Amino acid sequence: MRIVTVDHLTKIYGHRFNRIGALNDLSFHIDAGEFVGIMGPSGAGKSTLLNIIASIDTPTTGSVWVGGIDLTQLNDAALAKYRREQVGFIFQELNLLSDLTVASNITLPLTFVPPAPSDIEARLAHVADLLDLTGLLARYPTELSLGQRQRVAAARALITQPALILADEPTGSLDSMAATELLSYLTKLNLEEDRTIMMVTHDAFTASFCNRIIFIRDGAYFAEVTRSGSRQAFFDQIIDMEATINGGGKRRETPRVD
Ligand SMILES: Nc1ncnc2c1ncn2[C@@H]1O[C@H](COP(=O)(O)OP(=O)(O)OP(=O)(O)O)[C@@H](O)[C@H]1O
Repeated sequence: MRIVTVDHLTKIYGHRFNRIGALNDLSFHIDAGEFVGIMGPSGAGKSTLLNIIASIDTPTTGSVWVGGIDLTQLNDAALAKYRREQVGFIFQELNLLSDLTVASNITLPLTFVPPAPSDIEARLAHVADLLDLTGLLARYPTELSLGQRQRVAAARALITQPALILADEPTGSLDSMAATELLSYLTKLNLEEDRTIMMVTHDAFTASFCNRIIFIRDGAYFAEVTRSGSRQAFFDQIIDMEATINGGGKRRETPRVD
């Protein structure tokens, strides 16, 4: 089942004499259950794309369908409902509220969904268990490590049981151990909870946890690679494609992913 369709998407910022083309006739789709990475050089349009799918930004032309809904046709109220119920966001800016406990931070999105679901406690227990946060629920964000805070942000993104999770550089500020841990949890969400994940990343190691990578350059579709064997082999494919997209030659040596 198709969950995201990006159809001839174009985004131009600025005015007549200062036009910046961020997306240029970009089309692709994502099926339910995929874990897709979006990669490309700096300025390629990755964040613009994610922001449009998140409905934080709007395209100049083209359309985005999520779960059978054309976002470009929704009014403000419908878009707000879409953001609350259909998508979960894991962005680098965590936006955890320091005055609330971990438990309250995680369940906060449910207070915006009237009527509040009757199974809040069960949902909380489930996502806390999934992300290994059960022992931390009574703490406050300042009492956690960055990796733990990032997992709280992931739990908050999941509590509304969204069909689609959007992640923008979710491991960007983490050290490699915490990054690997978070990526393992995202993989678990994808495989065991059947969540569709779309993740923007610069980092080939992070991307190697996905099952498909779409590369964009200058706002347009460039190529994609799909995982078929080991994560190491997929990582090698990603590094090769990065070399190609950056116009360079082949890599000289293969770093290990583990
Ligand atoms: N609000 C804006 N106003 C004008 N130009 C913008 C705006 N947002 C992004 N751009 C431009 O659009 C292009 C795409 O930006 P975007 O942030 O989507 O790229 P990116 O691939 O996410 O880059 P990076 O990897 O460096 O984060 C860039 O040239 C950028 O300068």
